[in-house]
Amino acid sequence: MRIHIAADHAGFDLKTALVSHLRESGHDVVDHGADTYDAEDDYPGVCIAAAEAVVADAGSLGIVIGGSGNGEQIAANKVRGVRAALAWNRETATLARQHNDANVVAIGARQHTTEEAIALVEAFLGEAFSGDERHQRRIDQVAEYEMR
Ligand SMILES: O=C(CO)[C@H](O)[C@H](O)COP(=O)(O)O
Repeated sequence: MRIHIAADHAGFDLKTALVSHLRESGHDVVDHGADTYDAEDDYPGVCIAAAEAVVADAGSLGIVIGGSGNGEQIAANKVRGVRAALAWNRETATLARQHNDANVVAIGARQHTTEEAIALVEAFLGEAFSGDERHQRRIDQVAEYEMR
């Protein structure tokens, strides 16, 4: 699977660990930055770049990482076609796929150990959208609003 990933300084080390881990697992990972650690950098640009890449690349998924993941999720969700979910435990990671068909997961690197965060990402990537009519109906309602 192709995965578009981005992080600011707060998520930089986790991004580095995830890129290695996901590539070793056979995924095609595209790193949208930050390219170097800069304690003063800003998350919107890299998160929006990763989110735009997900929309342009059918079947791909995205990962945006910051200290809390909140701003990263907010930035990604500004991109039309993105459904970004903040995953903070295994259930929110899997429900993001099952119920919301989320195509981007946001992770708060300061909220988890590296191992916990990797497990959240794996839970997200390993789950599929249920396809249940009620969930699709709700997703369509959000999409309809987004297009107005
Ligand atoms: O999580 C984030 C946004 O939601 C950022 O990573 C966080 O706000 C960065 O904080 P600081 O500049 O104090 O290191």
